[in-house]
Amino acid sequence: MPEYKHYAIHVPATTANVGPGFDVAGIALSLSLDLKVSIPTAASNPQETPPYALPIITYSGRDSANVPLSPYKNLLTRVALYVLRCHDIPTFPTGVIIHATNAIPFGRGLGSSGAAVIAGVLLGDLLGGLGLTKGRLLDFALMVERHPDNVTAALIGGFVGSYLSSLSPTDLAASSIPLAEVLPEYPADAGPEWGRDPPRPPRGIGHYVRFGWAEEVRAVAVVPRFELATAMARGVLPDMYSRKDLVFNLQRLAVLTTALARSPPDPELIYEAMKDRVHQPYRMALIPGLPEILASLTPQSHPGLLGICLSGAGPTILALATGNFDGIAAEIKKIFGQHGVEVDWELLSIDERGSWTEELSE
Ligand SMILES: Nc1ncnc2c1ncn2[C@@H]1O[C@H](COP(=O)(O)OP(=O)(O)O)[C@@H](O)[C@H]1O
Ligand SMILES: N[C@@H](CCOP(=O)(O)O)C(=O)O
Repeated sequence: MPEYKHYAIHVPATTANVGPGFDVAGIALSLSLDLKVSIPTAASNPQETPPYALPIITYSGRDSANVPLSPYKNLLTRVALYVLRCHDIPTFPTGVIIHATNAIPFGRGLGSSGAAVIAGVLLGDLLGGLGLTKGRLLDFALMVERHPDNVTAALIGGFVGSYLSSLSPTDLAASSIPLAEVLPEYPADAGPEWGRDPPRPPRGIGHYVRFGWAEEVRAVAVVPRFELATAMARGVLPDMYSRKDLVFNLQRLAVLTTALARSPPDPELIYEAMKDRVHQPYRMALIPGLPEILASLTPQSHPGLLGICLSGAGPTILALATGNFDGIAAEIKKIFGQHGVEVDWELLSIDERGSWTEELSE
């Protein structure tokens, strides 16, 4: 009978963009994806001992019914295997047991895939005993999820701004390798030799800074009961923008990053600074009720409201507020209802801690 060492990996949900900060700004929120990982001790079940056993994966919590549980199909373990193979470790240690408890709704704009990617990178780091730095963990995450806003905020915690480096032509080519080569679709009978030599991430792909946050600011997340895949919501965006629209967003983002740190926060300033012309206008057609919601809730109509935007690629609406949370959520729910969209809502706080791994005593 193997003896195990037990670990936990905690990763928060995130809201990306925060209005004008498309692919730049993200906030870690108080909903999480938590893994319990049990690894047989080398003494009780050395890796060499046959038969080799693939990880066993189970899930509980939100949206977990249809997650693939094969380690070659599941996003967490595929990312972990990518990290292991980049360190010349061809496969998972034998006999690992992983239980995921998920509170982050899938495909709603609250960073479930970003959280899964970070959890997978931390899982690879744990299983390989790699001791990767935060910067290197981020490199691996960015090879999988190419926009930095969700994964950086999930890893670091708090309100974060990030950019991708101007890489050398060689590194740029390495970091632009199609996702299918980074995370291949493993055949059902994939052995340790299959896909052994994946493309390694260049170093220093992503850089970030944490902004301040006024502690009285909370997040009302109104979550429609339908999924919108981020890939689809990115597909409707144009390749080119006018200088006017670009300047509109840059001006607002510059103000927003400091305005959200000031206590007491200034609702007039923040409300205008959370407007966007880069992604929200193009996503209106995918989210019934979005134009009315963005236009009709203001700090005057709903005292306590600071600003309102699409959370990530949507369809969740994010309202930052210091009070009147029920009133704000009720109004958004009412407008969604007029468009036949059912919703749930949650009052969330900023998660300052980000992601971490701990050893459990039992
Ligand atoms: N904990 C998880 N485990 C496995 N796969 C996950 C997990 N979380 C998210 N995913 C995958 O990511 C998809 C959602 O990604 P995406 O469309 O980017 O939406 P989101 O806005 O929630 O990140 C899910 O449908 C699922 O395939
Ligand atoms: N900047 C991205 C953010 C996507 O966030 P998600 O939580 O919807 O995955 C975008 O707007 O496409």
